[in-house]
Amino acid sequence: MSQSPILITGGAQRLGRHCAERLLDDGHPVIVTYRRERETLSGLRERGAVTLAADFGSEAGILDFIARLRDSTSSLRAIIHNAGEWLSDPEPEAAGATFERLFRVHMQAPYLINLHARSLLEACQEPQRDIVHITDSVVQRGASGQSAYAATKAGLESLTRSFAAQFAPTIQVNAIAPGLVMLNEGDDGDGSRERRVPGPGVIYQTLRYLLDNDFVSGTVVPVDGGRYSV
Ligand SMILES: NC(=O)C1=CN([C@@H]2O[C@H](COP(=O)(O)OP(=O)(O)OC[C@H]3O[C@@H](n4cnc5c(N)ncnc54)[C@H](OP(=O)(O)O)[C@@H]3O)[C@@H](O)[C@H]2O)C=CC1
Ligand SMILES: Nc1nc2c(c(=O)[nH]1)N=C([C@H](O)[C@@H](O)CO)CN2
Repeated sequence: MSQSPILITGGAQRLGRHCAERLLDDGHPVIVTYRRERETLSGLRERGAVTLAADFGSEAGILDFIARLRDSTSSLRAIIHNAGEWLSDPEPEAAGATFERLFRVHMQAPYLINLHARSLLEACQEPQRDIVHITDSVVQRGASGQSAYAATKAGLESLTRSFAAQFAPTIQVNAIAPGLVMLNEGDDGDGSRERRVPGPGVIYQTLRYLLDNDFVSGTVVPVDGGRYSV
């Protein structure tokens, strides 16, 4: 039986790319989305990954991607909503545009893709189908200066629970809530020495656990070293 592909949004770099490479290592067909062409995509294509351009900055962009996704596959084993932006709250004059931008990528895109691609997951002939939302451990405590980011990630966390109930029992829906796992260029974390920044492997370990367990749905798994979840 041929395997259905796993879709990862924002798979051209960092966490998404790491998970895409690891899923290919584990023998899964993979579809990744990207906004701009780059060298890493060539490497993924050489390994057989399908790459689809997608800009979730507008409803039209999301729906355009969904149409091309449905043209590219007749089923899906899983959808990993990894795409996201880490934006600080700007000056009030620009705050509306920032909030809308984060709402689109963190909430509207997962919402519309899940609803429109449900039939692709249902068409999967494998015993398990999964949706995984990548949220953020910051949801538990809020984020001074990144309130729009935290609020839209909280919305994605809520969508996890709603879709888990709505899609049961044929599709499992869970979230992974990372703490700081990969630094950005020029970002030294909070400067404290004891704060370990583990890299993307801890996220793939958690994704692997969810994909391999057919009795887990509606959960949010914090991956933050216990920093904010205990
Ligand atoms: N890094 C960390 O320590 C943490 C990460 N997370 C979450 O984990 C996920 C991955 O993190 P990380 O790898 O650092 O993320 P990145 O900042 O590298 O962004 C991931 C991808 O999201 C895509 N993306 C962003 N906005 C849009 C959009 N409007 N439409 C389509 N694609 C978009 C980008 O695609 P492209 O590059 O092609 O433009 C990018 O490659 C994110 O959701 C993030 O919020 C949560 C907590 C901590
Ligand atoms: N889309 C992104 N989301 C987040 C990032 C990132 O780099 N891209 N980084 C974090 C870190 O936890 C933050 O502390 C700064 O690196 C949160 N979300």
